Amino acid sequence: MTKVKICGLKERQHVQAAVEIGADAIGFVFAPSKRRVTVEQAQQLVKHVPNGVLKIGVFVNPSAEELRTAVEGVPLDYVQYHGEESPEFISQQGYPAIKALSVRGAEDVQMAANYDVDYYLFDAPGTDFKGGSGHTFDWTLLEMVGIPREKLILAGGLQAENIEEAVSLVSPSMVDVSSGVETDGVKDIAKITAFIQAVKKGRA
Ligand SMILES: O=C(O)c1ccccc1N[C@@H]1O[C@H](COP(=O)(O)O)[C@@H](O)[C@H]1O
Repeated sequence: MTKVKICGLKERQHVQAAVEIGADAIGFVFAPSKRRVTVEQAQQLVKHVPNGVLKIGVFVNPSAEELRTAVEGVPLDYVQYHGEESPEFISQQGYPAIKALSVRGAEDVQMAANYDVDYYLFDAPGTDFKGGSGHTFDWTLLEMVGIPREKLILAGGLQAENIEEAVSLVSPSMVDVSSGVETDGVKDIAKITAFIQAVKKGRA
C-alpha cells in the first residue's frame, strides 16, 4: 500500500482537499522556498489535519532551536531533513526522522547507509531551493539501495502522469509530491485528486 504525501501546502482549502481526497501525510515547508510557512501558519493549517494523517515538517540545515519550536509548536509527527544535516545532528535531535538525499549518482544513494532514520527520501537535486524542483532523477539508481522498501520515500518530479511507472519500478512505502500538483505555482485541487487517485488505483 503506497502512501501519499502532499507537500508544500500553504492554504487551508488545499489542506482540507488533500485530506478529504485521501492523503496519508501533509508536508509543511519551513525551509527557504516559495512554499515556506511560519510556525504560526502551520499551527492554523494543522487544525484541518485529522488524526491518522501525518504532519511532516521540511527543514534544510535547521538549528536545534528552530526544530524544537516547530516540532512542539505545530506539533509535527516527523522532521524531514532536506539539507546536509549530519547523522550525528539528526540522532541528537531525537525526533522521528526522514533523511532526504539528492540523487545525482549512485554515490548519493549509498549515502543512506550513514544514517539511522525512520525513512529515507530520495529526491532530484534542487535548483532555486534544496527541493521542490519538479525534476525527476534516474529511478533505476535505487535498485542498488540496501534499505527496506518500507523505509523508502520517492520524491522529485512526480505527477499523475508518471506515478504508476515510478511506483512499479521503485515500490516505495510513500510517494511525495509538491510541484506536480500545482498550476502556475499554486496547489491545484484537480491535480491533487488525479495524483492521489493514480496512486490508489495502483494499490488495488
Ligand atoms: O517544496 C519545496 O519548496 C521544498 C523546498 C526545500 C526543500 C524541500 C522542498 N520540498 C520537497 O521537495 C521534494 C520534491 O518536490 P517536487 O515534487 O519535485 O516539487 C519533496 O520531497 C518535497 O518534500
